[in-house]
Amino acid sequence: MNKNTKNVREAALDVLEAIDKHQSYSNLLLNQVIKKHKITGPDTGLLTEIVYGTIQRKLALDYYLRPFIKKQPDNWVLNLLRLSLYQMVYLDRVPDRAVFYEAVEIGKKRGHKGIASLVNGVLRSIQRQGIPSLDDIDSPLERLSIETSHPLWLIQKWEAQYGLETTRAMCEENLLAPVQTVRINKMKATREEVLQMLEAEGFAVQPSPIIPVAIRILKGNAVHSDTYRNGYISIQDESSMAVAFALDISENMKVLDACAAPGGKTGHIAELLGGTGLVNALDLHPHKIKLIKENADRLGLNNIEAEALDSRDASDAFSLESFDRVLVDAPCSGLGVLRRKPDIKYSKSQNDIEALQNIQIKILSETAGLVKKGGLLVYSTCTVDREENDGTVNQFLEQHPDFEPHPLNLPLGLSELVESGSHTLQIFPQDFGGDGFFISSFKKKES
Ligand SMILES: C[S@@+](CC[C@H](N)C(=O)[O-])C[C@H]1O[C@@H](n2cnc3c(N)ncnc32)[C@H](O)[C@@H]1O
Repeated sequence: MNKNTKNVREAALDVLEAIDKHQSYSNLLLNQVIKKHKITGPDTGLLTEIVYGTIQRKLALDYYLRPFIKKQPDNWVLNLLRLSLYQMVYLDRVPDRAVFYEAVEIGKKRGHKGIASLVNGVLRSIQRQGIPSLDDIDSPLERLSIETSHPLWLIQKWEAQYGLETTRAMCEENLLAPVQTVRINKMKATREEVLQMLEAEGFAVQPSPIIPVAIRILKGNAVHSDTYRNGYISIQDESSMAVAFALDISENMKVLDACAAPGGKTGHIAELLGGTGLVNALDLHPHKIKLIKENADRLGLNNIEAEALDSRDASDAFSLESFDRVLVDAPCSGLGVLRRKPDIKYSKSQNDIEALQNIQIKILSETAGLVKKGGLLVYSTCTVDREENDGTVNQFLEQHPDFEPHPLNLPLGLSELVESGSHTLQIFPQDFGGDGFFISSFKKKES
């Protein structure tokens, strides 16, 4: 066994504990722990798999553990049991004896002999008796909740919004790891040229059938490539790439990106402008502006100006009707990206959704005044929640009779998903393996 394997399980426990304590995002914490413990090579993959898998499957793991735990243990012990059981149930390549050994060692090191023996006892009993059957759960929604580890309130909400079949497909897809996709920087090279560069660097790649500037990375992490470092590509999900197309950009336009950090869509807009015009990129958080600037520098884009500003006050900084296009890629619940940030499904509540909708409407209302007559306002989110999507859009249109729904301009690869002439599109993760995203478009009336 690799001498670092123990560190991997301990590091996994650290990440799970930190997520519970600080309510921080799993992807950020995981990167911090990988750096801190200098975890490299295949251990990075195992750590990522254990952390994400344990969070993804938390409700199922708790259901399986419940009959074997007499008294609620400390949180760290519960997390140790969860991550150990995750390996036993879902990771074929890890032998049970290795799982028992590591769990007992961690139990001793972090607690005492009694904890080690409790952990050992629970895991060995489950190995002997098998995990409890889900057939004992009568209600189909409760069963789906446990089976796919999504809180019941979310399952109930989605079932009411989209029906059981779509909800099931979405929940199952949310358990799978997404394929990495990259956007080519068309200012520097064609997709064919970038495919060749990545292949020459040893990546298994495929052109996206959905987005003309996208490439799917079937093996490897493109963030470690020279192609990335030299600004030929950006790491971006295909659904997210669709948003900039909806802006229907042409050269020399002035574009406001009202919620821009870390700058994924800002870069795409600047590329679609072909280096002409200007993108004003705003974000509420000053520390995130650095990310937009670094991104623009790496991509060699000079038509981006980034500044920290609350978009709800945008008209203090910009003249009314001064932008051809405005993008509001709004703060949202993120329920479309649960494959990447699985902890969100347990941390968000209905109250959060209501508060977010409030902010979304305020940002839209403020930035609407900055759109030129005949110009477009595009609203997007990475959620599948109807209140934040159609709900926000309908409220905005009711309150702003100077805007009208505008048919979405999208790449042909998405045409099957969007009703002809429609001004909104809801993308589900199960549609083509992209993130759950919502895109809508409005035009400011000429008079
Ligand atoms: C969905 S993310 C944007 C992602 C970005 N458009 C991209 O493609 O990389 C939403 C962003 O809105 C920012 N934000 C939240 N409230 C804001 C506000 N009132 N004004 C400006 N930005 C805000 C957040 O800091 C966050 O970076």
